[in-house]
Amino acid sequence: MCEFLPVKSIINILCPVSPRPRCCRMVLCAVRRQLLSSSSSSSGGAWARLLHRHSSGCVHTNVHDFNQDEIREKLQAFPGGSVDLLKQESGVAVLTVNNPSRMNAFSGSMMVDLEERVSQLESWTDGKGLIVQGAAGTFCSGSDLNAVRAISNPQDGMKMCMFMQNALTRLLRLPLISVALVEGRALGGGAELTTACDFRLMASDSVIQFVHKHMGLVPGWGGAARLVRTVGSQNALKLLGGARKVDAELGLQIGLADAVLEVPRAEEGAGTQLQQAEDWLSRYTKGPAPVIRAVKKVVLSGRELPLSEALRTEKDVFGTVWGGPANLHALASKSKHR
Ligand SMILES: CCC(=O)SCCNC(=O)CCNC(=O)[C@H](O)C(C)(C)COP(=O)(O)OP(=O)(O)OC[C@H]1O[C@@H](n2cnc3c(N)ncnc32)[C@H](O)[C@@H]1OP(=O)(O)O
Repeated sequence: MCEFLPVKSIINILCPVSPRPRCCRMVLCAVRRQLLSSSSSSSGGAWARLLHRHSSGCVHTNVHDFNQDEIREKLQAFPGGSVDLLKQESGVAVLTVNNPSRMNAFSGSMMVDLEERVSQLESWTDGKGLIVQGAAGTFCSGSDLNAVRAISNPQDGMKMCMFMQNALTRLLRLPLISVALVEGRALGGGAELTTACDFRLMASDSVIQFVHKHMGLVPGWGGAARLVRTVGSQNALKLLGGARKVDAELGLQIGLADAVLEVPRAEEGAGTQLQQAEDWLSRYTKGPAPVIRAVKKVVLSGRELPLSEALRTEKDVFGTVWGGPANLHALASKSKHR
């Protein structure tokens, strides 16, 4: 129970009345102390527990009737395309959604591929950054409508939804600074995928559109929850309620896009959009991997955890870099920050 609920919520469940009787307050104080000490004494504290949840399948592991292996097997029955991973010496990996004949729509086997690639990235200890892109100049047109039609019964739809929520939650929680490189269209689940990255870079002619309403749906891959955190509830309501097309200009205006990429013009020597994305990301991934990964961890815990847990995690992560090679080197070189 304590692994999934903040201590405050547990206390409220144990005694919901307010003001609490004195005898109740004393017992609850003891419970609170016990919960807090058990959560901070485990190896690595809150971050370790957060990671443990990831590696064990994260958000839906305890849901009745959710069996990862069973849903993996079902999804494999809808093949086509692939999700490819290129880990580079620079510490920046490129993840490519690759199904160009269907505008990079996610087949069932690609969902399984995605989860496997995320597992590979979780164990890539030298990694610092990640670029998520679509093949052949377009991002992703969401789930493969052929597969959707075939698994339109509610039970299988829910399982697919939980499988993708897990995969995308783990993607966002990677200790890598991630960027979605949006070229062409990011529709439906493709739009949701962009929100599972820390940043979004949009090509000047690209569009992100949560088309779910037109499909009689709402996002189910965690895209609505992440969208609200990125652009606020007012903007999220407009984008979802109106299935509104977000071009690069609107994207910048509402904070969905972090930068707009130039259309590459060979004669002017502008790099490809992937090159531009790598250049953009390099300002955040320059430096030693342990420090970059620590930056992502403290920001992630600040974003996801209640303040008291986030502060504890920050302390734990601080302990991993304090007195480390990069810290000692900086101290020895008497660096100035002019
Ligand atoms: C999680 C919830 C979801 O994601 S629900 C899925 C939401 N996505 C959609 O509804 C996208 C539907 N597709 C479209 O609107 C258009 O195909 C878009 C992407 C705008 C591209 O248009 P256009 O440039 O004219 O190309 P096109 O329609 O000829 O498409 C090329 C081929 O790709 C296919 N395609 C496209 N999207 C999907 C998809 N999501 N699932 C399966 N197939 C898809 C098209 O059917 C077309 O195939 P074909 O050449 O006719 O065999």
